[in-house]
Amino acid sequence: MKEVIVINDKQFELLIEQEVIENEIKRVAERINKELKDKRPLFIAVLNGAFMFAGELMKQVNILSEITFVRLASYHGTTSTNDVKTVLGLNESIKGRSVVIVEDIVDSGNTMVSLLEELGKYEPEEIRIATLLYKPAAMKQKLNLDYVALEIPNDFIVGYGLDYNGYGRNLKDIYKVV
Ligand SMILES: O=P(O)(O)OC[C@H]1O[C@H](OP(=O)(O)OP(=O)(O)O)[C@H](O)[C@@H]1O
Ligand code: HPA
Repeated sequence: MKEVIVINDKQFELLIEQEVIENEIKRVAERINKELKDKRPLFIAVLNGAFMFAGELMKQVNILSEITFVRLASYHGTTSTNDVKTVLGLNESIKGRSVVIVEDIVDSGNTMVSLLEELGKYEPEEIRIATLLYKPAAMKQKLNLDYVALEIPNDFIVGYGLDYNGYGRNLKDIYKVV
């Protein structure tokens, strides 16, 4: 029987194990190492959800690069909304730079579209997207996702940085709602 965990009113079952997740992150990092070798990229990780992905990714990135963390808020409970807020905490200048957005998940794509719009205002040379998870069936936007570690079905998930009402971010595997 599959392991089931309970967070508040919901039950979750194992979807993807840590080993699989981290192999896919390694694969993404290897591509970044090749493709951005001489670009001195600035990774911009989006808190809170991306903290675990960003940590693992950066252990595997071996090119000269920087990382910074920003915050936005847009998602409550288990449904996506369009109410994306502004980018907080970006102190670095990104003008003329190669930027890689580091996200835990692209679900409807609404957050990513707002983020691209916001960051685009500061005239970076290029913006690439690295996301741990992508739900193709939930996508409402046209987006070019440069680096996707894992494609997942359209289920609500927790773990590896992702939460249900604030809980579950610390789980080392990814779980889906039952
Ligand atoms: O593609 P979308 O439907 O827009 O959903 C994706 C966004 O939702 C989550 O953020 P959330 O606002 O939950 O913040 P968190 O990272 O602090 O959990 C996630 O980290 C993405 O930023
Ligand atoms: O499936 C999800 N789980 C947790 N947070 C999320 N933010 C967007 N989609 C999700």
